[in-house]
Amino acid sequence: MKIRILNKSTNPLPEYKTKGSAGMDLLSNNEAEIILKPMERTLVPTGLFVEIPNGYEGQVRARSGLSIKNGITLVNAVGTIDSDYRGELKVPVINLGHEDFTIKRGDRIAQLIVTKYEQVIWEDSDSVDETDRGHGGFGSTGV
Ligand SMILES: O=c1ccn([C@H]2C[C@H](O)[C@@H](COP(=O)(O)OP(=O)(O)OP(=O)(O)O)O2)c(=O)[nH]1
Ligand SMILES: [Mg+2]
Repeated sequence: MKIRILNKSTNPLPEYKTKGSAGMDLLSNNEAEIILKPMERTLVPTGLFVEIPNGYEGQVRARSGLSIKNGITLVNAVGTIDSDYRGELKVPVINLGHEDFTIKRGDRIAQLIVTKYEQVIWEDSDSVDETDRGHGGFGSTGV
């Protein structure tokens, strides 16, 4: 998969850290330090441009360590990177913690998962088939 990296010296090729890792860490590429106050949000640049193959998507997800230690998570919950997107990968982060959080170039701010997906073809219909669950949802099976 093709990738263009703006700052290879501080932000090398994203890598799977272990044999079984699903995600590769995304490093921030902001020139100036970002200080994110509690409940503030910002768009963190990564300096990465990718060519995701047809039939695959990128998912930008939070890092669990940052979320629990610092309250840093993604404003959009999970970012969707379309295979035809050619802009810079960016990470919309929010500080849900109680302390200021500093983001410096090269910090591991989120992770990228590249995975397969299917596009569906709609069949416009007056009804949908019946199942045991039917309309039950939102806790219908108990707590
Ligand atoms: O966390 C994210 C989410 C999205 N994107 C880029 C890649 C994606 O392909 C594009 C559009 O994302 P999305 O469809 O989620 O945003 P939108 O608000 O619907 O924008 P658009 O109208 O451009 O589709 O923005 C990122 O860089 N980071
Ligand atoms: Mg969109």
